[in-house]
Amino acid sequence: MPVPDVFVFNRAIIDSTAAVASAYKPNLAFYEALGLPGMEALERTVSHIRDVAPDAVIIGDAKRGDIGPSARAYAKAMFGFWDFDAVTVNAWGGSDSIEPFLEDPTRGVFVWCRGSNPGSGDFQDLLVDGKGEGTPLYEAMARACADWNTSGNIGLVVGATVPGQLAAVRSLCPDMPLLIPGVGAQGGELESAVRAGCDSKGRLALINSSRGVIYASPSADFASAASEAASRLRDSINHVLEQDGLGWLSS
Ligand SMILES: O=c1ccn([C@@H]2O[C@H](COP(=O)(O)O)[C@@H](O)[C@H]2O)c(=O)[nH]1
Repeated sequence: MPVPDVFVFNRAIIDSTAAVASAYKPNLAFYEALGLPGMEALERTVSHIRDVAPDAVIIGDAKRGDIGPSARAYAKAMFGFWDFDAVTVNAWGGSDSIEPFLEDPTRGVFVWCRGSNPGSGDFQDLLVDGKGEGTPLYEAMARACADWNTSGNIGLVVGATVPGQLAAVRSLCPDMPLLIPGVGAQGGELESAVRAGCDSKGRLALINSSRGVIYASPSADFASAASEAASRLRDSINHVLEQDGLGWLSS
């Protein structure tokens, strides 16, 4: 897609989903890959979301992670420059590598905990404590994040494609928001993601579908198809919650 068309495409998607979407999660990789015009498209996209969907949470998906001074510059970019409400980070570098992101308690920080991709278990499922049965690394990450969460602004990214791990993280972190990618194009099952990922009240799970919504149709009707896909996703989530007596209408 020619770069100037990226914002035009995004604008149509945002306009058609604004009434349905609770959050937008631009992934910075796709904009950085376009160079400076990509940065401009992202800036206009964020600004358009603020205009037409002022209550939507904007999550800058960049999975930044580095030693302290570099992490501080990343945090400044993500919150000071881009003004995202929340970001994704990679906490492989430990507590000090995410500290700069946590300083403003009004901004959310989703730590990548257990991925949705096929190789995510290569390291994240390794047993790390060496005692008895061991603790999978992703569980150690979830426990550490619960300890670091003194300002209440940490959430975890856990894939919908791994409902067992998702349920384990939910039970370790009953009060933490979970960002759950992997339904739609990656084939994760929605019903199990809702049941495993929501808290006991049917809340605190942000279920993400990107390609499943924005590329719902390859044709000129792409915006209305996106609106329908987003509405279907919302209705399907609510249907599972209603079945379990946890829906908005039941509570
Ligand atoms: O484990 C992870 C972590 C991040 N993602 C990101 O979420 C979206 C998913 O896009 P779909 O098109 O719905 O598959 C994408 O930005 C990924 O980078 C993830 O999928 N899994």
